[in-house]
Amino acid sequence: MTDTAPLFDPVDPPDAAVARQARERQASLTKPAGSLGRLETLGAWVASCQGVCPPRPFERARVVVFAGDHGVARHGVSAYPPEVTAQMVANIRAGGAAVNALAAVAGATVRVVDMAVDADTDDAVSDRKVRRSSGSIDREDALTEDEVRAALAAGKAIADEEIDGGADLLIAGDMGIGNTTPATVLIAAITTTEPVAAVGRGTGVDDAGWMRKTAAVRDAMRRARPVVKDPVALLRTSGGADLAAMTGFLIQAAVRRTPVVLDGLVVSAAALVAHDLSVGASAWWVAGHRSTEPAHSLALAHLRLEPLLEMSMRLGEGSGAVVALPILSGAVATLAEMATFDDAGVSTRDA
Ligand SMILES: Cc1cc2ncn([C@H]3O[C@H](COP(=O)(O)O)[C@@H](O)[C@H]3O)c2cc1C
Ligand SMILES: O=C(O)c1cccnc1
Repeated sequence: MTDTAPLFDPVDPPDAAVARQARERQASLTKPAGSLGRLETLGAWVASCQGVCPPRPFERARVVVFAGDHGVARHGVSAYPPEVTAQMVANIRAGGAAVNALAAVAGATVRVVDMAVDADTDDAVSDRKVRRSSGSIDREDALTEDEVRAALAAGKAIADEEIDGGADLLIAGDMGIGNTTPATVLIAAITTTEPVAAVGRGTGVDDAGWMRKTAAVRDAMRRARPVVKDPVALLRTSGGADLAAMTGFLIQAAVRRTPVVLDGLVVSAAALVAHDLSVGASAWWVAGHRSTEPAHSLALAHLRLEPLLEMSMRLGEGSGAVVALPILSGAVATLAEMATFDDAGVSTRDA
């Protein structure tokens, strides 16, 4: 096994006593018991993450889009050419992507971190530059072990920066042409699933593209199988700098007691690896939505997470998580702001 002990501190669970307090408070609010359904569980979860009941409204929900280039994208596994990654990074920075429009509605702000280049803006930290493009995982390793460690550390540092900057809810997003291929490999390898049952259409590959992609996933899984129990080695053979950075980001959010809304296939692949690397981290995550990608459902089942939404989305960028964010804000608002039966002078139920 690769030694990862020094990289991340241990994760504590959300505060169970506060969760209990939240459930008691739910029972005192002016509504039939249990009538807000999952909003009640979600509100209690946020309170237990914040360690306070009533919970506070989110003041700085932050989306960090991790961008990276994937060598396998040169081999016909995507419907779009690899240069779209850098073009979309510029588009997200300019505010023109789906995630920008959706984040504005949800009251979140968006940062994009390109793992492949020295960023030209406020993320211009040269140690974030891990690698221009990952290796083509069907025939070579995605990264070296040092690059995996550098990317994990970069994701960790980005989570720290965001939380130190006041972020009280984090969302990871992805941008990288070809990235549904490594994401599918990671999930299928960890859940021991046949490629045909895991591979989806990504950006919309045609039947011939799906067959090329499935063959690439099969070949990559053959290379991944011997290291499936070793998360760092698995990111080396089958990941990418963006996926490894997301993994570090998701773990560090949990270490820093900050709730996370997971997005679709790509972020959930990183979450599966993070789950193997850090005991208890998944208690700090909620699943925003179920993407149409079959491997996403495999990942959610493995993590035992029930998504908040099914909108037939298959975009990435953090978009599905951002669409789910107002549900979480609603869970907080009802728990924090509703009157109690006593305060409002409303009669409680008959015995
Ligand atoms: C214009 C455009 C915007 C996107 N935003 C997210 N993705 C998503 O699609 C890509 C993954 O699918 P595949 O593995 O099939 O390439 C990633 O870039 C992902 O972020 C996009 C893709 C495109 C083309
Ligand atoms: O579910 C996702 O994250 C996804 C699906 C298709 C393309 N990119 C991302």
